[in-house]
Amino acid sequence: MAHLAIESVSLRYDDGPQVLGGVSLDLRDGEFLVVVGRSGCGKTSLLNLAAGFVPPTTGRVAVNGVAITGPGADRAVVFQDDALFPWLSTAENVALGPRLSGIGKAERRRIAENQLAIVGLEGLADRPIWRLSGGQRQRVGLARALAARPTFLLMDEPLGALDAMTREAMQELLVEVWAKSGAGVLLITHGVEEALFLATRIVVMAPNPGRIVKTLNVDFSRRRLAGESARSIKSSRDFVAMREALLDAIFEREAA
Ligand SMILES: Nc1ncnc2c1ncn2[C@@H]1O[C@H](COP(=O)(O)OP(=O)(O)OP(=O)(O)O)[C@@H](O)[C@H]1O
Repeated sequence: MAHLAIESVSLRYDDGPQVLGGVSLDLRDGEFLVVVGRSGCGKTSLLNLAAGFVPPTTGRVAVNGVAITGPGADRAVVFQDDALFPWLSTAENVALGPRLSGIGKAERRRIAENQLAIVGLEGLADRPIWRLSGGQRQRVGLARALAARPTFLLMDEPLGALDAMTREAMQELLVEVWAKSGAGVLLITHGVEEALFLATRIVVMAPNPGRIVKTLNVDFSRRRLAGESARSIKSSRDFVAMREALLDAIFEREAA
């Protein structure tokens, strides 16, 4: 079983204040871990550590027991800003990773078409990026991440820029893609409902310094995978109760 471990990590940028203090977090394949917390509590910094973009000041990040020294193909990253290349076609954007690993043109095309089908964009392989909607672009970003067959998928507010309806459709897609891929997902969101709908586990962070203050196990995505609609799940009594509990934890309100 693959295992990404953030071990007693603290982080300071240059001479600045301590951004993270003693954070430990495990992510295993097949898990959907969502990180929530008020602005500035260090969520993005935590994801950047897991991606290998920044080194911890103390502690370590390890994959299967081996400390990481930078980014790796085992950990694909999806950003809020889709970070696609406008001069490349949709298929060429998706197959960027395979291209960098020296895979030939015909095979790259096959990989791109497969991944585009998984995210519901079959038939758009040759479309220029600038002719795609925001939701479609985010799907291309996801297809590109999946094309590398990552063990871990790290996502920083991937749906943050989308309108409410597109966002909900994308949440449903994310649950499907996660279940099919078997990857371990680490996702950051400001959306409390989004966190509850997607996660198998939610960690709540608080600031000064950034740390984990609560962990919740959740399984609403199983209901989605069993065919229930997002609307029905999100309006159910147990979902609404969990939402209030999660908001209490984020804003450190006393539970009633
Ligand atoms: N590259 C950097 N250099 C210096 N300070 C940084 C850097 N990146 C983040 N910080 C600081 O670290 C703290 C945590 O930022 P971070 O972006 O990790 O929090 P966040 O919880 O993701 O915030 P938000 O929800 O607003 O995106 C903030 O005070 C921020 O100003």
